[in-house]
Amino acid sequence: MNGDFTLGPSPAERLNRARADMRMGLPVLISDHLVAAVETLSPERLAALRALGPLTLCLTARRAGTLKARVYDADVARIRMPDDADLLWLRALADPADDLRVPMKGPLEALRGGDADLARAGIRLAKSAQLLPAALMVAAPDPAPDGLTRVAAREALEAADIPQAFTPVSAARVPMRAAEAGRLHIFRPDDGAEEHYAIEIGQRDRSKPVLARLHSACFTGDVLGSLKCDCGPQLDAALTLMGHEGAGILLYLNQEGRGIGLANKMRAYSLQDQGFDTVEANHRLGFEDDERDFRIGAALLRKLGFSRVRLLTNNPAKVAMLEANGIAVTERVPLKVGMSRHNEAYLATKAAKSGHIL
Ligand SMILES: Nc1nc2c(ncn2[C@@H]2O[C@H](COP(=O)(O)OP(=O)(O)OP(=O)(O)O)[C@@H](O)[C@H]2O)c(=O)[nH]1
Ligand SMILES: [Zn+2]
Repeated sequence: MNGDFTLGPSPAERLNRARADMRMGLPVLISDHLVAAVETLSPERLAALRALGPLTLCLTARRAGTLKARVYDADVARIRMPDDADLLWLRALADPADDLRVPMKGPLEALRGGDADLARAGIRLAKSAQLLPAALMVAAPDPAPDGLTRVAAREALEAADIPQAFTPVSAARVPMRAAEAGRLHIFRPDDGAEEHYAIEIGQRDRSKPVLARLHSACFTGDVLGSLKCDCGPQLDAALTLMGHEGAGILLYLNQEGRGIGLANKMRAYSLQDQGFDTVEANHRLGFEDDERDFRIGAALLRKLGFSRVRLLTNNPAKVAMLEANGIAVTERVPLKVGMSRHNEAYLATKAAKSGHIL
């Protein structure tokens, strides 16, 4: 820990506070601007922000593309909020739920020039709070209001580039149907974000690469047995294979919905019911196809003392990511289970658009 922050919050801790504030609907101070997430903004707070000056709505270029708004800053768009626009206007721009029913949301006046990093940082924070990636921004008065969390735009943007450090918190034996010799380890990131789990099976044999799986949380597939994806059967099959082999390591990464969170994943599912595929649905919401931080898996494997793995996956991006982060993947072991008529199109889209091997 940096000595300057022995008692007060470090930049990483302030960022985590800012995420929590955004989820509550509180604006945060990013450099010299007040920024609030559209999804959680109340009418009262909107009125208070409006009293401070002209308001700017920050969206991702993905969302702006669907709305046919001009994008002057590559990945983000800044849109002037008209004086007569209300919370419903903001929400309709942030949330694609009613796009098909109300296709024309304009005219939208896109802003150019000035510092786009503020908008970028606001969106980054909203995403990391697993909210819709849309933020409302206004220049802060001087002096800035008391009690708000303050972060620098640069800190919010650079946070994504800093690999997280994890502390092992606790571990215990958990005998499972698939393998009686199971042990569950809990890891907590030092910046207070989501915990991740490792399920270790059997006795380690360090002479050969371990059978490993990086599993991303899927409440619908893992717990409910949803037929829309193949996650549940993949989880069961991975543990069963490790049980048969007598050894293995399964990381259960809390990156629900490829990192967009369960609420946004259900928004994506609604869009899929309107006819969009899994990738298009993410884009219409303003996300990339995959928002997961793949470095976490490598960091946890290293922490557990594994440096060579035989990776159970159909996703070559996972292999490349582990290799790039210092874990040798000696073999890719395909994991093709759980296909059904409900997920046929989903799996075909992942093969066509996300590089998965069918
Ligand atoms: N955003 C979004 N996430 C989804 C959808 N369906 C499943 N997921 C999430 O996708 C993640 C699983 O990712 P997959 O792409 O199936 O698998 P992978 O982990 O990349 O690759 P494999 O190792 O081959 O399974 C989980 O976090 C699921 O919650 C969807 O339609 N939209
Ligand atoms: Zn799933």
